[in-house]
Amino acid sequence: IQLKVIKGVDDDDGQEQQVSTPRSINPISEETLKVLFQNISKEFGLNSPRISGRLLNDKSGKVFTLNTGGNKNTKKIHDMSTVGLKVARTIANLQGYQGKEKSNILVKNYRAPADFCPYATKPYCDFSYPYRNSDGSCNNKYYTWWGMSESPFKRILHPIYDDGLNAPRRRSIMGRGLANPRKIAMEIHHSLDMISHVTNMFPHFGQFLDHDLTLTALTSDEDGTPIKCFCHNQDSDCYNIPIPLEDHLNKDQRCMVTPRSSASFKKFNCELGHREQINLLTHWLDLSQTYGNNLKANLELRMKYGGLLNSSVVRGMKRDYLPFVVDGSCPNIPDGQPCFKSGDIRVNQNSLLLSLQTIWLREHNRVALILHKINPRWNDEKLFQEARKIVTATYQHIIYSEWLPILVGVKVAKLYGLLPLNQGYFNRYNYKLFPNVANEFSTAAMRFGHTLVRAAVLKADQNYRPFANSSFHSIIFKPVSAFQRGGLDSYLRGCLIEPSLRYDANVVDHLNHHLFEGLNKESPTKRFSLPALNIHRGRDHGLPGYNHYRALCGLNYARTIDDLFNIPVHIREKMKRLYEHVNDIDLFTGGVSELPIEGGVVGPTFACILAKQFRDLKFGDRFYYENGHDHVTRLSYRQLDEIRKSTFSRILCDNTDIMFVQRNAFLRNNFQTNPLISCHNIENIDYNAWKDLSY
Ligand code: HEM
Repeated sequence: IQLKVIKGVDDDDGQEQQVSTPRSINPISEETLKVLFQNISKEFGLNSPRISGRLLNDKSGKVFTLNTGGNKNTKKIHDMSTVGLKVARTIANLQGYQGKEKSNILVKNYRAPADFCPYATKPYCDFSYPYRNSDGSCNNKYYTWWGMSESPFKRILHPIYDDGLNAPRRRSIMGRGLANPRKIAMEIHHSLDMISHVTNMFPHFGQFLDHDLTLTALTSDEDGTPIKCFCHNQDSDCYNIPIPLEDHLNKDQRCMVTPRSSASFKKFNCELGHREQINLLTHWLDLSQTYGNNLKANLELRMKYGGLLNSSVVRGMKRDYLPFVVDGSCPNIPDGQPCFKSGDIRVNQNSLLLSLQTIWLREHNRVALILHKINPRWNDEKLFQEARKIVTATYQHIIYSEWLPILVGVKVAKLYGLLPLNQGYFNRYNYKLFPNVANEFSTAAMRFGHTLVRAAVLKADQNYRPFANSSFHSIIFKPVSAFQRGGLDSYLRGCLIEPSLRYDANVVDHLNHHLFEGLNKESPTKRFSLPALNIHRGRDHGLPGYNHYRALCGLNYARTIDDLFNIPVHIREKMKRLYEHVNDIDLFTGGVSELPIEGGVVGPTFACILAKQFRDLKFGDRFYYENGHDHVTRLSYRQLDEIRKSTFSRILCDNTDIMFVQRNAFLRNNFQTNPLISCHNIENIDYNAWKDLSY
């Protein structure tokens, strides 16, 4: 299979371009457009208590939801964008277009008037500031909002919504309804535990990394909690998964309630067009899961002394933990038990993720302390920002040198220019590259990790002797596990010796049949199905079918399901029973059903989507650690050489009591190619390269 380097529809397309005169026969004047916005927003009730506060929703009780929802700002973006979508539909109808993609193209030439554009103000920037902004803004000097938190995702392919603009993809291209996502999850994504060549650290680092990049806002109330959906309600922002008849495990519920993802205009200039979704996080690889996604969050996480991040000291424990918090972000923890805080709200979701979040906090504080010793005259701000810059550079180096070549294979990594250089600066920074995370990445490809997660996780002692095997369910939202027998180190050691499950369509029962079971007795949903959610979310976002991406990536454009030569026959047979047409196959399902690419973990279609995203995040990031383009922000030659020594095994050695580890922590240890070695033999960074000679 020969993959090709792909471009997306949102790449290089003049993001801030002036809107040209509509090409339609009867263009709508600005005056008429304004009146349309005014009338429709009145009709919709924008700013009225009903819409703003959703008084129709019952607010009693705390209901456990999938993620945090959104906030006041995403609620405003959602409401205004919903008006924008209604105006777009009206214009398309006025011009006689009922069709799908056509509506999208037609309305592209109109913009929401300033009063109706939630993104009207662009970030103010000071380009002499040498560090990243916490909210990701001002990275690109021309398009200052690019990569900013609470901004829209981009698209690799134009979406296919049922009405061309907004309605979830519910229909087969043959006209009838698509198969129920839960049914597909039961038939194609049932469990089958086959192990892979990577360690369990590989997918869990992937989840940690994802929490730097994506958190899709859900439709929320003013207070940021997702709107309450019930199986019977008609709210157009509730898009529930009905339980199919044959689902005997879920006889006690009628549906899995799922608010739609929050709506947004697709660009900051509020040009009309399809419904886009909002990323609550900065789109960059900037360790925002540790440092927060805006200045306020960042300041709350900082100790404001010595450049340190807040941490908690626990009696009897040698090392720091994340700060404790009592804010209800851990569902159902008994009184008195701690719950942890970090830059990403999902930190407590499982004990492996919590372990990784903890060691990156420790790494920051470790580096800040070293810098303080080397540069005693630096103040808190300087120490904090320099430590953040170093730790983020280390993290990016680990991703591009160790993790990605395993994920997509060295060949694809080379094709997409992902591998770091051995020396010197990278000089291919491209300010025209729109770096934002692609919807296809967050809603399908990066979810590949769901198929690698094991049903149980091993705990191992100092000598890597396993001493417990906890079911995955028992480590979900169990922050107290940080202090129980062997603590976080034992989970990390377990991850280093156990292989993950293989990349295939199979997902373990805990995620497929029992996700978040028993976490909230008041919720109308007793349990979720993660693969069903992935499929459903893809339809909510109007992701085109898998076949379109396959073709884009250089595979064959299949005419029938039998043409999908790199999907095992037994899965194709199931697909034939579930999907009427090959173009109906959902991107998540098609992607994870592919056989892995040579030398990589994932199949070729996901390899291509993932590689493209990491390419955009490298070539489009002014602060990418190897970038020599910017004299204000770049590392010195000597510092860069030091950062290039970073490995994930070194991070583990420095921030846990692990004494020996395989050289590449993402691959299983092997006497010849990846031997276990003492931490003493793993190269260290010499931080004297940061000695400030100006004092
Ligand atoms: C360890 C167990 C895991 C659990 C319980 C879990 C659970 C979830 C849930 C509930 C969602 C939201 C689904 C939705 O409503 O659309 C989600 C989204 C996601 N997950 Fe996982 N996940 C796990 C592991 C992973 C791993 C290992 C990866 C990647 C290597 C991953 C990548 C993602 C991504 C990219 C999203 C979309 C995030 C967003 O944009 O909101 N997850 N996961």
